[in-house]
Amino acid sequence: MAGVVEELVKKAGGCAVIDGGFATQLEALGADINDPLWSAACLITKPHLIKEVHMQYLEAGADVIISSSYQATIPGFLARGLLLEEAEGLLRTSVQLAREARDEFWKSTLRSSKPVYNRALVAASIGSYGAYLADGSEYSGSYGDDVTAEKLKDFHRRRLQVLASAGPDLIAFEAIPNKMEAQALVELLEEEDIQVPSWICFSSVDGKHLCSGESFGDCLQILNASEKVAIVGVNCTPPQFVEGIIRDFKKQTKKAIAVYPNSGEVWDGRAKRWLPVECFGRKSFDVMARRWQEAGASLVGGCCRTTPSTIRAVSNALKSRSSWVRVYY
Ligand code: MET
Ligand SMILES: [Zn+2]
Repeated sequence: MAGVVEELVKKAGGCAVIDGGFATQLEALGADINDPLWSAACLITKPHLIKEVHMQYLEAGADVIISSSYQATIPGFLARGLLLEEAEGLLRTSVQLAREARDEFWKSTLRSSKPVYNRALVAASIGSYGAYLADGSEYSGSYGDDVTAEKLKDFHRRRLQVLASAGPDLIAFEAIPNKMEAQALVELLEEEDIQVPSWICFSSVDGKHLCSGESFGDCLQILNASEKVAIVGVNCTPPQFVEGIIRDFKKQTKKAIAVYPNSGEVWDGRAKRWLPVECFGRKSFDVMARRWQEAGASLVGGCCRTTPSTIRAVSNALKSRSSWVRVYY
């Protein structure tokens, strides 16, 4: 594990807390994210809301906050009519907003008499090629025959360079749906000699494979071979699969494991609405978080449809067993 992560996990009592659904909370604060750029549209229109969401997750106990760049891409911004310099500037802004929130929050907690927080880390988010396409391939992993690893590297290259140079503590590749993209990212990290430690998290719809149907084991072998990858895991995956996935990963990697599942609700693309959780209530996220830690996760948080209250519950569940004071509201 990279030094900075190891230190944070230790300080957090064995399991650090990642924030929750970013786009979800942005929408809850009134942002319109029905946009090809999704939550990244707010980098143009409502940057103050982005900072507010980061603050809310920090207050809830997040030890790692993830920037608003998941669906922020240079071609996406250019298609919106922005210039290249403006597009790159917005990518840097996404990291800057998270750093500002972290620094301001940390300063304010230092002033309080009972320090109950860690100084959080900022992870620069990078979504998959499928997230940019916004055509459903984000959750199928099917990019078609004309997409090669080289094409994926070229798609990711400049954004990775710009985000890495903006001063994040980590790079977070999120919801990677297939093996070719995992391979492309590992090669790109080496080619560009990125010094910021990375995590690569996959998405899964069945708990046994990536969204593409490929095996976790084959992908983990690729990630295991790279020193640039500090953390591996899954995100935006139904929570009921996570414990099994951690146990499976544990057998196949020595890297730290991060899990930040969605709420278990399912997005109905045609009806454009979330279908309710079938087999468990949202309340149990904190109970599950303990089991995920016991199964071997070093970082636990939430993805789509989880909120600051989910993360507060997770933080209290994980930290109450160490010497932590609970965060009350
Ligand atoms: C589709 S997964 C989205 C991940 C992103 N960090 C978010 O929470 O909005
Ligand atoms: Zn998600």
